[in-house]
Amino acid sequence: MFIAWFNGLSNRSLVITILICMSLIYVSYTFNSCLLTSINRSFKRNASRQLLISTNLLEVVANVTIAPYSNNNNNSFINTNSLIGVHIVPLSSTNSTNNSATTISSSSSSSNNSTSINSITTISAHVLEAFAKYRLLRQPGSRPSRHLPDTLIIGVKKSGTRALLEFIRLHPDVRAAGCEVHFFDRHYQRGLHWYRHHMPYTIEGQITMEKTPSYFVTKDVPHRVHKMNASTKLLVVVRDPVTRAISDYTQAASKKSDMKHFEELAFVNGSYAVVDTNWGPVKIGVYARYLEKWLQYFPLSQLLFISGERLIMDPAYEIGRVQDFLGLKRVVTEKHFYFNATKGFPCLLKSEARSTPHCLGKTKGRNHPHIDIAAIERLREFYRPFNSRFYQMTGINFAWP
Ligand SMILES: Nc1ncnc2c1ncn2[C@@H]1O[C@H](COP(=O)(O)OS(=O)(=O)O)[C@@H](OP(=O)(O)O)[C@H]1O
Repeated sequence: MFIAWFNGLSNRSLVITILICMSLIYVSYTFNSCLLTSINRSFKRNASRQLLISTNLLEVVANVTIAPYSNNNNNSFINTNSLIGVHIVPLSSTNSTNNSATTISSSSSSSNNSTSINSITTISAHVLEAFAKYRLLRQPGSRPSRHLPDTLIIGVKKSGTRALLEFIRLHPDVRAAGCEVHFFDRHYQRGLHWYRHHMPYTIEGQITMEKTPSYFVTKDVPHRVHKMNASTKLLVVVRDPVTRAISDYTQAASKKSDMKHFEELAFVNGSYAVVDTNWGPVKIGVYARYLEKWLQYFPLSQLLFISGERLIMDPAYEIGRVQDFLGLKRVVTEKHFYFNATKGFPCLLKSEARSTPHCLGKTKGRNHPHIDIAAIERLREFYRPFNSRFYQMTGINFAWP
């Protein structure tokens, strides 16, 4: 019986001991796992906080560029409090932070109300570019705005004015109105405010340009341009007046199917004896006559004459002269051009609008109709004295036949 009692007692103790042990194990496990979870959470929180700070920093730097580097405490730390309320303005659609270019290391000691970053933050080249752009745009006077032109391509019609404009606007410091505005000859009554509205946006240091070839031959234009700005620089492309007249005629004929022949229009009474100086394509070629009017308002030094022939043969040379005249660095060079044998004209490797090689449109470089050689000779004879006068006035011998 004693043995039986003893057996029963030891069994009970054993059970109790086991139960106590199990309880202890359970309590210890629970405690440890809580401890582990807590440590883990705390670790994670710290890590994500760190990450959050770096991300915010990048976003703010990328978008606002206030450059919140605070050296107030002679420590290199970033005070995120100073960023609260900053309006984030996106500068660019892509905010990629790849292509790391520069590393900003901000190690540091922290201080009150400031978050110290003990990490290395990497900023991309793109972000730095946005920085520079923003700073530029924020500089007083550097906000893009429209200005009246400083330079005009005033003519001459059908001499290569479009080519000149397209070539010179490759320069980053030149901005031009895309189409002919015709302010001084057709829309003058609308006022300068209207004119300025047709100009492109520019920033400080950029030249505003416009080309309307009819300005050269319109009576009131020299006076009006002078009234707007007596320092306006004037570019004049000129071409052998005979080929210019044929080009002018070709353009008109392309719009009118029943146009008379060139020879019928250029001469009076069907013979080549009398040149019809009232016919527009002939009249415009008497350059000396129109130049006289311009020189009543502007000194010769404010005009630059560009050879339409050389603009085709050697565009880089003529564009070099134009850049010098406008006080621009020679940025547009022969590297920008190639000769397109099919078109028979120089074309652009790339431009502001397109990054692939391209030529001027179909209306530039048209095939001219055959003109009787006797008519051409007679016109050459007619222009010769006027050309000589023009060479004298400009001091340039254009060597037209
Ligand atoms: N690179 C290049 N490509 C094409 N055409 C060129 C070029 N350079 C000068 N030219 C000559 O420009 C002539 C047209 O002159 P404009 O642009 O002044 O014409 S317009 O007055 O604006 O209508 C145009 O006249 P046509 O040949 O009669 O069409 C061309 O001879």
